[in-house]
Amino acid sequence: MTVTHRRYVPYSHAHYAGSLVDGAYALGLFGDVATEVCIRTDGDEGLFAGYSDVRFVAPVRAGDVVEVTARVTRVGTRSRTLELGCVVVCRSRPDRGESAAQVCDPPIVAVTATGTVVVPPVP
Ligand SMILES: C[C@H](N)CC(=O)SCCNC(=O)CCNC(=O)[C@H](O)C(C)(C)COP(=O)(O)OP(=O)(O)OC[C@H]1O[C@@H](n2cnc3c(N)ncnc32)[C@H](O)[C@@H]1OP(=O)(O)O
Repeated sequence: MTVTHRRYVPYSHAHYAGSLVDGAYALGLFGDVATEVCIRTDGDEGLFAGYSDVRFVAPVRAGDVVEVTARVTRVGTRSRTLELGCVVVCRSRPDRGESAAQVCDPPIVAVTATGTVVVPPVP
């Protein structure tokens, strides 16, 4: 089971020099995509129990279009382990003009993680 979300990163989320967004932004997106995984697999939004690994490989910037993916790699009794990824698929080109932007081909791997969600027991 794999779920993918796409999101434009608004300029209101720029937090650091170079219009970088904070690392927690990607974790929020992981929570949303993991929620859809839980809905599809277990009919419940589930709860994030923890991350065993998070890597910030490249910056995410305001003006990016990001694709966030969650793939179920292990199914326990109530826990489900997810492989998570956030890649940048479009990026602004301010050097070419205020609103110029381009498709990133190939996409830029920005954040990877392994996480565990927990769903309620089957009644
Ligand atoms: C995806 C969400 N919709 C979006 C979010 O981000 S939710 C926001 C952040 N998360 C929370 O606020 C959750 C707060 N935590 C809790 O409510 C609880 O700790 C929990 C529900 C996550 C777990 O509590 P509990 O039900 O008492 O757990 P257990 O009975 O001990 O274990 C059940 C299974 O879960 C595995 N597990 C528990 N904790 C962890 C952990 N930190 N890391 C990895 N796995 C964990 C445990 O091994 C059990 O697995 P199996 O059922 O045997 O497969």
